[in-house]
Amino acid sequence: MRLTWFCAVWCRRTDELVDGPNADHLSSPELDKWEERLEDIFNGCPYDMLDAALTDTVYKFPIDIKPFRDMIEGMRMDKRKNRYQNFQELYLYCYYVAGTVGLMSVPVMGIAPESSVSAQTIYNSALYLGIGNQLTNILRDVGEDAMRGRVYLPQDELAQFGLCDEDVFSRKVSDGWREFVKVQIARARFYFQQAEEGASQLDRASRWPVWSSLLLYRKILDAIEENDYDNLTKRAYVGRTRKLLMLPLAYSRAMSTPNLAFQY
Ligand SMILES: CC(C)=CCC/C(C)=C/CC/C(C)=C/CC/C(C)=C/COP(=O)(O)OP(=O)(O)O
Repeated sequence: MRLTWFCAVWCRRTDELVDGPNADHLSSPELDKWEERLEDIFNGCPYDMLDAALTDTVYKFPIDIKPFRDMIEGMRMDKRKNRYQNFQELYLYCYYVAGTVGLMSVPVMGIAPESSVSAQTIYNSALYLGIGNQLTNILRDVGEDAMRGRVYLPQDELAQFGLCDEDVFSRKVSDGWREFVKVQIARARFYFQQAEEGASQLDRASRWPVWSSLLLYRKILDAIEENDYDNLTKRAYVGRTRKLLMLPLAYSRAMSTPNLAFQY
């Protein structure tokens, strides 16, 4: 059943809604229709098989509709906005399109019976993993997004480093750009760090994929560093071997008992 839920959420996100978190190809009426279907799903009236999988999951797990509504709101935001004045605005976007995925996941993944921290802490960690993932995605895709006229970076922070949109569009990796990217990487790492606490409190069966995603997304940040902060002309890439090598480490973190997990 966990699988069907993930099919519902992930297939939607990756195949129908987005190829990367943007809503370029969706019209506002389509998003409104999506929202109607979402309400129907939660009211037990699915429209198709995929909706039915989610209806079934909503019936079996204590899932709140709010993060689903908020995700659609993120798609609306992406349609009307392609600049973010400051991190507060960008954070809101990241919450809508990725933090929500974390919040949707916790009720299905489950919290370990032996967990000693509050549910609030675990939900916050899930939210932060989504934020960290999205910030990393943004940093990886700066060049591609610029080609679509989009800059998912805080404008005020660009300015602090003497940068503006033109620097992004001209794809010139200056020292100022490198310093700017270093700060953005540090911020993404901060959110991953915050996510660790909750990842170790999830139900044992759910921890490995979560730790894998935590470690894997961090490797994308490492890859940006290895490219000497050139995320304008190069796409940071983590090869299959590196991914596979990381799995045992993720497994060992996942299997350590919650309270011991903080000693890593
Ligand atoms: C840590 C705890 C307590 C729970 C885990 C909660 C979870 C599962 C959080 C993960 C949230 C998540 C995976 C958000 C999606 C973020 C994201 C940037 C997805 C990328 O989507 P695409 O843009 O389609 O990916 P690619 O561009 O890499 O193909």
